[in-house]
Amino acid sequence: MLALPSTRLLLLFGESLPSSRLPNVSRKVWGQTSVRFVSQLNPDNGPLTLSSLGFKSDFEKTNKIKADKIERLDVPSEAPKSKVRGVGSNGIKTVKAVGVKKSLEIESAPFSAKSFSELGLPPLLLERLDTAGFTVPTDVQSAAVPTILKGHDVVIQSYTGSGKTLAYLLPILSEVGPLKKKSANGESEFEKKKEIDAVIVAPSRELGMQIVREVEKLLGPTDKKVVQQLVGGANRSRQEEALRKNKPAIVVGTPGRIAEISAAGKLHTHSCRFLVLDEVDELLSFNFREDMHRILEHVGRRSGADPRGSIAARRTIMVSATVPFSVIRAARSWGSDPLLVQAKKVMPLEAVSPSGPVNILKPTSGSDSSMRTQAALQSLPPALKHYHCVTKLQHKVDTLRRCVHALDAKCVIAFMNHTKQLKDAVFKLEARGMVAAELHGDLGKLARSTTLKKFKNGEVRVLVTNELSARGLDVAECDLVVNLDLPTDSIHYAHRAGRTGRLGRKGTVVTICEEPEVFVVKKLQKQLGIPIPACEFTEGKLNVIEED
Ligand SMILES: Nc1ncnc2c1ncn2[C@@H]1O[C@H](COP(=O)(O)OP(=O)(O)OP(=O)(O)O)[C@@H](O)[C@H]1O
Repeated sequence: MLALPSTRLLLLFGESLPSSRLPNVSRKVWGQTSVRFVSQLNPDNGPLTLSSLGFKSDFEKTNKIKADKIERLDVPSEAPKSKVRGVGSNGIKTVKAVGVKKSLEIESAPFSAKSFSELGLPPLLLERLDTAGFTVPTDVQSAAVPTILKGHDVVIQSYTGSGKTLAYLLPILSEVGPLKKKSANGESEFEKKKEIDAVIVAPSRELGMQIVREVEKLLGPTDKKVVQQLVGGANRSRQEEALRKNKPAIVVGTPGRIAEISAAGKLHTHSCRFLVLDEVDELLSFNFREDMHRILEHVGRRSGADPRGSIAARRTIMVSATVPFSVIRAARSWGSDPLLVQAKKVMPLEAVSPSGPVNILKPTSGSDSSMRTQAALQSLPPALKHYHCVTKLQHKVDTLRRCVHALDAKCVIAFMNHTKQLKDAVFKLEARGMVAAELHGDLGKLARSTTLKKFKNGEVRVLVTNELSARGLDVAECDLVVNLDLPTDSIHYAHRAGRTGRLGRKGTVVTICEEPEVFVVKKLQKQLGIPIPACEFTEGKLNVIEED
């Protein structure tokens, strides 16, 4: 536990400006900034630091190395395809043509700690991380892992593609399953038991399966059965049979299926030690209300609730790129003194007010919509480029095709709002010789996973989908996101946009809209604090239109 009362402390690691708002040049400066601790509410008390949490902070020591690294990573390995200045053929003043590189290099890696070994992880887990190719923790992992290992309930917020999944999986695998820390007598005492130790809830099957694969990657082939998927759409009796036979320590699933199996008495979670709610703001939505209620009541023992014999309280971990105040409020009631963990900042939830849930620099009026706007800030990767292109409704798909060619994009996700139009768009693209596929909830589980596999393999160039794919979907190669229909709000824009530019890679987001919809783009621009300039696709290039 903390030596100091957590509610009175605020810690800032390095620059407090949200990284997603920083242009390239500033990020370099940010990389070189020395560590800054700010005790906002009570300067007499020491700050909440990694060392106060019981871990050594090597941030200052590694600053030089880190700055060098960021410096190196910021240099593009290839010159931009073309740069044009002047007046376009139609009289519109164009300032720039943008090309996307074929191979996506990591342009601005969000790493801060030098190695995973600084985070207090067990040796076996460190080995597996190395084998899986994970060598340096991201900022949010550096902040979250020690905090969770110290026993805190947390809300983890950082931008899309910044590695939040490992940020919670690593502390879980440190304490649960075959990779966990050895006991005092040096024995690793993993034994199969009936009770589940960790429950991870995600709002979609695709995201659930993706998390399972991430856990399996670390467990390795021999221990794969330590994790069990409980996603909807899959055969329930087979899942129950696997639970009985394999006695997994970790289950990952969708709310409906977990609640169903739990209600049937086939999921033993009374002594569960970790409850993770991935995409927590989505899980709080009305659709999941009943299932989430069951899960929160039946998984482990809530800290602060009446003790049930000798059962230790569960740790509740809530995760999303967008954290509206409703999540903060819920987290306060579900956890005990939960902390808000961001890439370079750990602060008590008590210090978060409705007027500034995740961005202490920009207070808002506190209305519901402004809180949602606040939640969308800091959710976008810094390297993303955003544009909008005005066209007629009947030309949208053709504009998409020209956009893909202009940017030479290889792996494109196009978002639409209605299934019928989505199918039509796929048909039109295919008719024009572009390999496209549809992905939406009306498809069966097998069709969905086959399509996704083909998209990840590069067999499909354009995936036309709906909100189903907006959250969590991780396809590193995705270099372009296109909104063929407008997202409902800035939070939806942020999650859609976050399918590209994963882990510091380059990515472009183009919103194709009709003239009367431009005011919505302007609003998004304002709410997200990012420029979304107008562009057009002429002569095989993306040309930015200068505003008067
Ligand atoms: N330390 C690391 N080193 C290299 N790759 C990493 C590291 N941590 C995570 N990754 C990879 O980065 C990608 C993005 O991670 P992840 O899906 O966890 O992001 P996220 O923050 O949860 O995104 P979203 O908000 O969109 O769900 C994944 O492919 C993951 O395997």
